[in-house]
Amino acid sequence: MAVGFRIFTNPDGIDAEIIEAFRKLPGSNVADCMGRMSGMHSEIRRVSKDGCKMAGSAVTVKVRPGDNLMLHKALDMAREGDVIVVSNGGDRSHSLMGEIMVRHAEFRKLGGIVLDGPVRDIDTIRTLEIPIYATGTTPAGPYKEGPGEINVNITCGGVSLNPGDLVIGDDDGVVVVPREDLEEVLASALDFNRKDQGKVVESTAGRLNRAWVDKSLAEKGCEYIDLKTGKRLTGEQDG
Ligand SMILES: O=C([O-])CC(=O)C(=O)O
Repeated sequence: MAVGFRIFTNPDGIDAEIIEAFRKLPGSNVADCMGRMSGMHSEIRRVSKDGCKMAGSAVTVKVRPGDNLMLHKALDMAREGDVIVVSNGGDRSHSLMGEIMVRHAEFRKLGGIVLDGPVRDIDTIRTLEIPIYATGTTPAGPYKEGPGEINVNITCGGVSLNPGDLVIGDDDGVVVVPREDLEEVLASALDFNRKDQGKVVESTAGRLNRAWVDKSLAEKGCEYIDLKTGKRLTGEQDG
C-alpha cells in the first residue's frame, strides 16, 4: 500500500437536519460545549465574504507542504455541501488555491474550504459567498507533485479531525465537532445558546452578576497592593 499517497473514498455523511441545526448556532457556543478545545486557532481566518455561515461534513486532505495536487483531487471528489479541510505541514510560503479553484468549488456547490495555509487572488475571493478560510495571502503558487492523502486523520488550526466530522464556521472562525458527539453537543449547544442570549441582555442593561470574579480571585489567593502606599490589602477592592 502507498502509505502517504492514498485516497480513501466514501466517508459517512451527516443528517441534513443536524447540519442545519448547527448552522444556526454561533461557533463560539458550540466550542464552549466541548471543553473550549475544538475551535481552530486564530490564524485560520475567513478570507471570503463575511456573514456566511458554514456547516458540512469534512473531507480531509493532507498535502505535502506547499503542494496542492491532492487538494485538486478533493475538489472533484467532495459531495455537494461537504467542507474540505487541508493540513499543510505548517507551510506559509506557497498559496494552496486561487480564484480558479475557488470558482470550481462554487460550481460544485461545496459547503466551504478550510486551509492551513495561504490563498492568492484575494481581490476576488474576498467578494465571494462560498466560505473560504486560510492563514493569509501570498502570490507564490503551489506545486502539484504530491504525495498526500485524502480522508485520513489530520490536524488543521491546532484541531485534530477525521473525515465525516462536522465542520462549522462563522466570522469568528472554525469549529470541529466529532461525528460520534454530534447529538450530545447539539443538545448542549442549543441550551447554552439560550442562556448566553439571556446573559447578553443582562450585560447590555448593566445587570450581570459579577460577584464570581472577586470570589474566584479570593479563592485563588490574589493579593491587592495600594500603588501609593505599597500597603498590602486583603479582600475585594475596586479600582
Ligand atoms: O495554481 C493553482 O493550482 C491554484 C491557482 O492559482 C488558482 O486556483 O487560481
